[in-house]
Amino acid sequence: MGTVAVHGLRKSFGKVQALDGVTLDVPDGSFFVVLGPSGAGKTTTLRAIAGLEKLDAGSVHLDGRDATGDTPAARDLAMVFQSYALYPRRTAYENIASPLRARRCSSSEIAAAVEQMSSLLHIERLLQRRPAQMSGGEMQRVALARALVRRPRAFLMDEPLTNLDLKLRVEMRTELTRIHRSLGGTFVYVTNDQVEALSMADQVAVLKEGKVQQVGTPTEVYERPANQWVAGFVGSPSISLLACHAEGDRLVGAEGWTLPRPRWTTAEDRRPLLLGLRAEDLSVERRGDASLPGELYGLEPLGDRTVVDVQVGTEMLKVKARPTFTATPGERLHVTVDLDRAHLFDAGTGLALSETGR
Ligand SMILES: Nc1ncnc2c1ncn2[C@@H]1O[C@H](COP(=O)(O)OP(=O)(O)OP(=O)(O)O)[C@@H](O)[C@H]1O
Repeated sequence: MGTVAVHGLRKSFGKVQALDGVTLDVPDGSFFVVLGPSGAGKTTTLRAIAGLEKLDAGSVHLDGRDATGDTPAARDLAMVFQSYALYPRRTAYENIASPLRARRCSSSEIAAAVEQMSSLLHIERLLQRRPAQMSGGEMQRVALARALVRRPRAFLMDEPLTNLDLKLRVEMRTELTRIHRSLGGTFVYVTNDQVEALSMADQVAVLKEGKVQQVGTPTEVYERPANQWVAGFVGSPSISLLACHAEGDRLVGAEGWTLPRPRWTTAEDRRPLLLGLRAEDLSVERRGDASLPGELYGLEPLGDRTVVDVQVGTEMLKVKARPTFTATPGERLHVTVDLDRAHLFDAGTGLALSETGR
């Protein structure tokens, strides 16, 4: 078993409210990612689960049992940090073996466990090296092996891939998903990288200023963001947001454009709204019934695609186009909108409008 549940966590540091009522339910065996910008309270949440933070309020339940007052050791959780925290004078083998030695496991048990983990993480050839003789990526693998060898109740990981270069990070994302699948433990993984979150998680909790904004599968969080902030934080390039309101069967933009009103929206006429459009749901190359007039502001060629910045009045739209797309700044363009994939938010509260009938 390895369920982790936190309820109503509150923690302030002086005037900073780091956690403002955080409630999360991590199912047994899941890869649960806590995603948020710097300062959102991710590390504090993880430290609270681990028993390293004295809370102002709230509770931590492990496997259904109240563990709020338990010492970190009694919780049986393993933590992996972005700094590898390996013993510098010990070999990789000794580093990985250290939690088992502390438990007084026999030498043959230790040898078998280290062999299994080093084969899982492809680090067999590193076992006799000390940290100074390894690259950052290799040290991170050893640190992971040391956490995984213990078979704790759950693994808590605090941005473990941050210090790796981009290529290694992408490789380790796939590795971690594979390791999770083959070991089957509960992973609580903290990151500010939305691509990491969307690519690895079973469930994502999006955190902002100590408050949970949304919990859901990566698809739910991306396709049905609970509010304007989540829509803007998840997805690259960022979702474009245009001020508008509904009027009969049209959506009318503050910048004068109109579009057919999406079938699925129940918004009453004249209520101030924001229309959220993702770059991949817009096109400057197809002409359709629903389109917005604008002019080219700039192009960002990204190799496999070009992001086209189109100015609509004073607002900016980001549109994904073929890598060969070209146009000159100031050129008039029509942006075709896939309204079935658009999002509407209340401009006052930022909350997504209900989408009955979508
Ligand atoms: N020991 C501390 N003393 C004072 N303030 C703290 C302390 N720990 C955290 N904070 C503050 O609490 C807030 C949440 O911090 P936390 O480290 O949990 O955020 P985070 O989401 O993990 O950010 P990052 O991605 O930058 O690590 C921040 O404003 C931070 O400055």
